[in-house]
Amino acid sequence: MKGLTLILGGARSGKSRKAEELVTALPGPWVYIATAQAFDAEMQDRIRLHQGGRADGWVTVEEPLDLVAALSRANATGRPVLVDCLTLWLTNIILAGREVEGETARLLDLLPGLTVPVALVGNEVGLGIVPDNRLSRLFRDHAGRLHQDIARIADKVLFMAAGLPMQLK
Ligand SMILES: Nc1nc2c(ncn2[C@@H]2O[C@H](COP(=O)(O)OP(=O)(O)OP(=O)(O)O)[C@@H](O)[C@H]2O)c(=O)[nH]1
Repeated sequence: MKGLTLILGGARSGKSRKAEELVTALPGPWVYIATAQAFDAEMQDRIRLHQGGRADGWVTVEEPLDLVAALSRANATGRPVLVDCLTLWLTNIILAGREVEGETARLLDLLPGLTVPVALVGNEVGLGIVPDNRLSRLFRDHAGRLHQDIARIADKVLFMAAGLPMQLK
């Protein structure tokens, strides 16, 4: 893996595992930027499982909001980076009342200048029926636009389904 890789897929499509596989194929240590926040016991369990299953050599950074700052700091270490995931970051931005366009523009400005290999994971949330509430529709549109914008500048884009990668770019 070199440059910027975007890995999309539905829930439990194997996207996180694929991203870890790509990053750990490079010499470690590696930086894992987690954007998830544990709001309930179920999420706490999920996170604990992820942490327990991660190989030695990962340095975990938990950053729900300031992804640009976390990526800049990780870039300065010279270590390959995995961001899991863009979708929760976007959710956190919206829930925090931050301006989505401004935050995503800052991310899109930063990405092309990064010098370390970066894998970004995102949930493909646009394949189901149209959500019946406005916030969910807005969220789906923001996520779709963000994925398009990142895909445009990415070196490689994968779509995961049933644990298998489809190479889109
Ligand atoms: N805060 C925090 N979150 C973590 C950590 N490790 C993993 N996560 C989060 O766990 C989430 C991914 O877990 P799952 O929900 O099991 O993955 P999924 O998207 O359903 O499934 P896959 O498509 O198989 O990846 C990501 O959003 C990560 O941010 C950690 O150490 N700290």
